[in-house]
Amino acid sequence: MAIALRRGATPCSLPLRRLFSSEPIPDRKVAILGAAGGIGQPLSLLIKLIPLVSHLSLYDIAGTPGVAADVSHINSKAEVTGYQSEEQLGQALEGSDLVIIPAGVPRKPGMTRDDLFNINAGIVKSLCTAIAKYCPKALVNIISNPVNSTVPIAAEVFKKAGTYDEKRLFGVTTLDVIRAKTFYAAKAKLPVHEVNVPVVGGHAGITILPLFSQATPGTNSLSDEDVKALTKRTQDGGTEVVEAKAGKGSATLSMAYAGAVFADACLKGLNGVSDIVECSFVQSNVTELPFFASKVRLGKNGVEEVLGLGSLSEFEKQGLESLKGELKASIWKGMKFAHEN
Ligand SMILES: NC(=O)c1ccc[n+]([C@@H]2O[C@H](COP(=O)([O-])OP(=O)(O)OC[C@H]3O[C@@H](n4cnc5c(N)ncnc54)[C@H](O)[C@@H]3O)[C@@H](O)[C@H]2O)c1
Ligand SMILES: O=C(O)C[C@H](O)C(=O)O
Repeated sequence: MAIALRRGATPCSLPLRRLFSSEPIPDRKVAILGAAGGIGQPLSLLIKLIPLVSHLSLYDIAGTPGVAADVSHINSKAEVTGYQSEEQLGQALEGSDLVIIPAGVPRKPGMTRDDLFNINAGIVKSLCTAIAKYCPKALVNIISNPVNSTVPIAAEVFKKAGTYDEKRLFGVTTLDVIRAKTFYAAKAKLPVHEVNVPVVGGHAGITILPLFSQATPGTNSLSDEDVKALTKRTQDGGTEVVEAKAGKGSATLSMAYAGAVFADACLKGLNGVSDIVECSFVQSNVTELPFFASKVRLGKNGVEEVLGLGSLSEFEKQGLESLKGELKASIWKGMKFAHEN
């Protein structure tokens, strides 16, 4: 069984290509930490459907056995194992090629992502400490908010443990790209599956900077006001869902889809498929900030190349300057936490 995650990038395209190559498809273990949560459950389902995954390891502090039993009945390739207690975390992680972290509390109406810092910073720190011990070579995809701080926390934890490799650590910003594509396609009346929009910066409010001037296919049908409105809607997309859920959490289904798209891209890169490019929040020299989201070429070691910003409109140049202060503060807050705790 195959799931089409994106046009032109169906997971079944790789096995077909491999049919004509002498190289076998490698076994890949993917671990999901926070697997029984609002994101974790649909993400576990979608990752189970990716034919590149041979072992799906599900970990949560509560509710894992039910999710693991349920997902394991799906007749796709990946073997499923579930782990619940902290003593089993090592087993959950050992041998993982890719670890995805959606563990942590979500927002309620009126909260910012930074309001989650006090709880989620400690969760990410302890999970990354275990990753450094049990699967230091794994690619790590961080979903837990505030991503602008949790990724720097992870980097500092790995540095302290002596396992840091900047090529292997990713903040998942794919949902911003997915939203930008959806909103742009609707406004410009373009087929959504043909649309691409890079989103750079970070993953909170004005730090999310969609580059509609680089959207493909291009269009002449959008006014400056339209672009401003599309930018604002993309930046506020998470809040739109939080408010619609009215106290029952934040985006889970669209996030699970985004997480699966990004995980699939990481696995393809690991397997040596060429020209896999996604936006992600990574260690970066693109600006003066130590972490920044931009297009990244994925390869056998994770990040193969962090791509530059390309040419920006005046509006985007202003957006870039405006986001730097907040993004810098969030990055430093994460680093400071990791040093002091
Ligand atoms: N990066 C993004 O674009 C994006 C999008 C949506 C949500 N998020 C973030 O993802 C996180 C999770 O959201 P959700 O809606 O799934 O929340 P949720 O509360 O439904 O699920 C979180 C899960 O994490 C588990 N958990 C808590 N501490 C843990 C630990 N130490 N080890 C393992 N598991 C642990 C909980 O038991 C729970 O099952 C939130 O921080 C949210 O803000 C990020
Ligand atoms: O908005 C949130 O709190 C969750 C997530 O970051 C999102 O963008 O949907």
